[in-house]
Amino acid sequence: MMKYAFCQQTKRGELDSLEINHPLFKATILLQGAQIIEFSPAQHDCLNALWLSPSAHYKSGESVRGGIPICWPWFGAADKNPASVRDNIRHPVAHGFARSRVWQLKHIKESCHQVEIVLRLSSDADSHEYWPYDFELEAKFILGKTLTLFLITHNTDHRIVNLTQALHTYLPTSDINCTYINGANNTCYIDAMDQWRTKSQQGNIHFNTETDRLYLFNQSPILQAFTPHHKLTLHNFNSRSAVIWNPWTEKSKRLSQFNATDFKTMFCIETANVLEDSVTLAPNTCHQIGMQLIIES
Ligand SMILES: O=P(O)(O)OC[C@H]1O[C@@H](O)[C@H](O)[C@@H](O)[C@@H]1O
Repeated sequence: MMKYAFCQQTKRGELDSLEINHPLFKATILLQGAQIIEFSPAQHDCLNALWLSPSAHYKSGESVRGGIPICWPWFGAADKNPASVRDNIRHPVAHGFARSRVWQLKHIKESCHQVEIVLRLSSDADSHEYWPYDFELEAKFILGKTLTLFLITHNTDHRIVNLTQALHTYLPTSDINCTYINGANNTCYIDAMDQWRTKSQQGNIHFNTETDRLYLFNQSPILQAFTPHHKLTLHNFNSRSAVIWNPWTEKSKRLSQFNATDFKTMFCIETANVLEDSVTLAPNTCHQIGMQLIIES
């Protein structure tokens, strides 16, 4: 790797990582999965604005529990996807294969205001074992006072491609019981905890039981999470669906890289294209989903 003022390539366990030490923030991005696991703005005492499991392990081929895993080219369980997506999945791993593949560094641009990093994943014989299409995928991180991530899918196949996806953001809280999300009042959601029934959200989203919901919006929403110490604002781009998740007491016991009480200190807001918000891409076209995370005390 070339020499950069703020970025250096190192290792976390078995995984190659980029560590960025910038006057405005510290960050760590794993090349596996193009997964950012730490973003610590200097103006917020260098605390990680992303939740990262205390029992995370850094093993080849296993997505790390925390940060922002990229779920692509399908979200969740293959069989819960629209037929146009589901019918083309050859090997149904949860949340697709992109999160456990090693991405290539495409470029780094540094300035005193921000660092832009682009990682790339291309189709090959191995990806065709999961999914039959040719593609070029780019994850573009723009890091400064805030964290912005774009995921750009280029359809380089000769066929139309259908996909679902999510930027699966894990966020920290000091107390899940005193945490809520604003921005979904009066919207419909599918409740995966109640036989995938459609329901209507009234008021803020609170956490007091296992929560696994797919929200559908008329336009890309702005969602704000209020925790005892922070306000975390998520701007979403080209995404009219969002998944809200907390495993609560029982599921926590079964999750990998997760302690039984970790559910008290985390929750997920996932910027998504799921259900009827799935993506259809003609040959030689591209789609860009994105999110920006703003942290305030
Ligand atoms: O354990 P995984 O594969 O990372 O998935 C974690 C969770 O991810 C969420 O997006 C899903 O809605 C949950 O159902 C799932 O349990």
